[in-house]
Amino acid sequence: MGLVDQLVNQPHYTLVNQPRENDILSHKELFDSIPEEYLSHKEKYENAIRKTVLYYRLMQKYQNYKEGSTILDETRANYRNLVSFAVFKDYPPLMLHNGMFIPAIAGQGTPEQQKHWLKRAKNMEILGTYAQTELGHGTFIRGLETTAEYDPSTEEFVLHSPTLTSYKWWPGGLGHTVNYCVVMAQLYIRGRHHGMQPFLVQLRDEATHMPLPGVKLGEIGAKLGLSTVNNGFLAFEHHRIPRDRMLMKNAQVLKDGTFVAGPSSKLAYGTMIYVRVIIVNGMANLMAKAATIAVRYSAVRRQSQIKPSEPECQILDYVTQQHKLLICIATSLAFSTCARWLWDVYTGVMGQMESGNMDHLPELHALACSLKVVSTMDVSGLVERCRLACGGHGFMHSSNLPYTYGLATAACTYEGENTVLLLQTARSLVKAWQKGSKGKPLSPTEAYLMDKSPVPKWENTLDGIIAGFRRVSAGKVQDCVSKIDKLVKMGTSYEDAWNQTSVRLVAASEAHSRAVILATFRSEVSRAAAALSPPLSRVLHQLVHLYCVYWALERLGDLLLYTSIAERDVQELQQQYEDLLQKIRPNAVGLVDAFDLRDEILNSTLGAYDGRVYERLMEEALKSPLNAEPVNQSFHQYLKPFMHGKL
Ligand SMILES: CC/C=C\C/C=C\C/C=C\CCCC(=O)SCCNC(=O)CCNC(=O)[C@H](O)C(C)(C)COP(=O)(O)OP(=O)(O)OC[C@H]1O[C@@H](n2cnc3c(N)ncnc32)[C@H](O)[C@@H]1OP(=O)(O)O
Ligand SMILES: Cc1cc2nc3c(=O)[nH]c(=O)nc-3n(C[C@H](O)[C@H](O)[C@H](O)COP(=O)(O)OP(=O)(O)OC[C@H]3O[C@@H](n4cnc5c(N)ncnc54)[C@H](O)[C@@H]3O)c2cc1C
Repeated sequence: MGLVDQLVNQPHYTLVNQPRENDILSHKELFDSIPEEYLSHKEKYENAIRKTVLYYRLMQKYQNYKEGSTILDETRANYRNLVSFAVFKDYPPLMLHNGMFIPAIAGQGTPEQQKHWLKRAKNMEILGTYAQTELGHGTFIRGLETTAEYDPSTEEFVLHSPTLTSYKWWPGGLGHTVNYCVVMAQLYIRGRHHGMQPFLVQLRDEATHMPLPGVKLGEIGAKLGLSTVNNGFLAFEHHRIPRDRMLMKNAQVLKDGTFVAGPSSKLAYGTMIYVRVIIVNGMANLMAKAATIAVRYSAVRRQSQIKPSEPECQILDYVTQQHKLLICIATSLAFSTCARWLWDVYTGVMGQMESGNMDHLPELHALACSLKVVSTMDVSGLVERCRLACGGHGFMHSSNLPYTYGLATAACTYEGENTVLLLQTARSLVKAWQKGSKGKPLSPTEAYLMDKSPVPKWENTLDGIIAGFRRVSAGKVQDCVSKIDKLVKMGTSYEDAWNQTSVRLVAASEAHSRAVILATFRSEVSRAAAALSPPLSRVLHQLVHLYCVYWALERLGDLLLYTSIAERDVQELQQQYEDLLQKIRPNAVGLVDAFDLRDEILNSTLGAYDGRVYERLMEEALKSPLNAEPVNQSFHQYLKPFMHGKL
């Protein structure tokens, strides 16, 4: 869905809070009578499953979400994720079924495997997840210990978990929900290792749901958030599966045990790239949700006076509040724009790879890593900022900001821990630098690294800021390369030199990501704005401007080091920023309304369209089970004897 749709006219929804007949959200049975935070761990899970079943049936009905629909359709996935916010405050137990199980089969399976398994998975006759991480290894997947040994005599793979640390640990839905999963395991044939490969494994009996013999399963326990995702553990005891259960689109094992390597061993990592790309859009959605809640609340909430003679003002009129929140609106738009752009890059590269051209895979990998990191890092920080901006009421679960923070911060770790992914992008940048220094051409998003022109005079314009960020990134990459070279010349191994430079490498990688995001946001909005009314186009440009100036001010130290920015420019930038806050303030509520998130999706006492914040807070408070009786039994059992000195 494009930026224009995001802002003015999403086809899936009527405008804010006008419920439709025959709308999935008109099904009241999808909603909780007791807020889920009051349920026990077990009740939360059981309730989530009850809603899941209903929810997916309704999705099939309203979206024709069945065989024939494509899971890799970004718009459809976006719609599903948004609607699911109304039903699940945390993510649903089948999140991984759609998010990774189906994409793994689609990306790793042969046409025959896809025909058979995708049909069953999309019809939800089987439910699955993606089991890669183990108790002992998440990041370093070459260190995974689960083995899949091929037995040519029976044409089977024998899956085995040799140690405690080899237990699969974390997969969503694995605990008690799914009956199949894609397992990433080390392939061995006649004692020879052939790398990590994907296997489609049945875990539970399709009729009784009992774990199959040789399969140990359970749930990993309570977590900071995502409490209904049912993350689980899994171990195999010499569990046999037929040969055709290895997903063999890339590498293959023939009946006689011959291993046929794929075009690149990294193709087995393909599902991770897909999810990293999708996450950027997911973060834009979470940001839109938190910004809507906090901005609407800030328009309702009145606290203190700006001038003693005046009534208490809307807290949104405090410039400090605008500073906290307007960047959140801009950030959601920046990431939805970049997500759309990244999706186009992704589908383009996938298309090229179908015809055997792998040239752009490294650039896609570097981009997916860096955008996943910056979107999750910024959004988790800004969601927390929205929560704090709502004062005490933001601390309530009923505001839905704590849950939203849990969803955002989890993404800093899953699908590749953020530091680790920044180091992947850094690896690409250092290689690009070395390549460019030898006069070789670079990929489009890294080509600016080789700009050897003298540092130009600083300009306080969008072009100037974007050029400045590129200078920062190039300068930091150059520093890293110099430090590594120096250490290596002194006799340090390349790997140790890399580790000793890694704080700088992470910073260089982040700077590069920021340069890409600023440039993409700016150019994509300019492109889209041509089709918009002048007032809408003006507001959008103000948001782009705000975003660029905000990040310039956040990264002043870097700009001072690597560009010609001077004190006077900084003062002017600060003034530009404050002027933009003032200009955008009157449109703040309109802008979050344009995210078009219905009340059910916001699921928040503070963010509802009608602004009845206090009434909703009281209504929700009264749902607390403690309010069901005027005197709790603990008074008689403990407090009374305690106060009378009898306890
Ligand atoms: C908001 C949410 C919305 C939607 C999401 C929906 C559902 C999902 C939600 C949550 C589920 C979360 C599920 C998970 O977490 S699944 C587990 C994910 N695990 C990871 O991401 C592990 C992270 N680790 C790695 O990716 C790798 O191990 C590594 C860090 C990249 C290192 O691998 P290694 O084999 O050791 O590689 P290197 O030696 O460092 O590099 C070798 C070479 O390969 C290149 N490379 C690495 N990865 C890829 C890739 N994916 N594709 C292409 N190329 C890759 C790397 O750049 C290097 O290249 P050189 O040319 O430099 O040699
Ligand atoms: C909510 C949630 C859901 C998840 N769902 C799934 C799922 O469905 N399926 C699945 O398979 N997995 C899943 N995971 C696992 C997830 O992918 C891993 O947790 C993640 O990849 C990080 O790995 P780790 O936990 O081993 O962290 P570690 O790698 O142990 O990281 C710990 C610290 O070590 C640092 N570190 C590690 N390696 C390096 C390095 N090379 N250089 C510098 N620093 C390093 C990290 O930066 C970090 O600070 C999930 C995790 C979470 C939190």
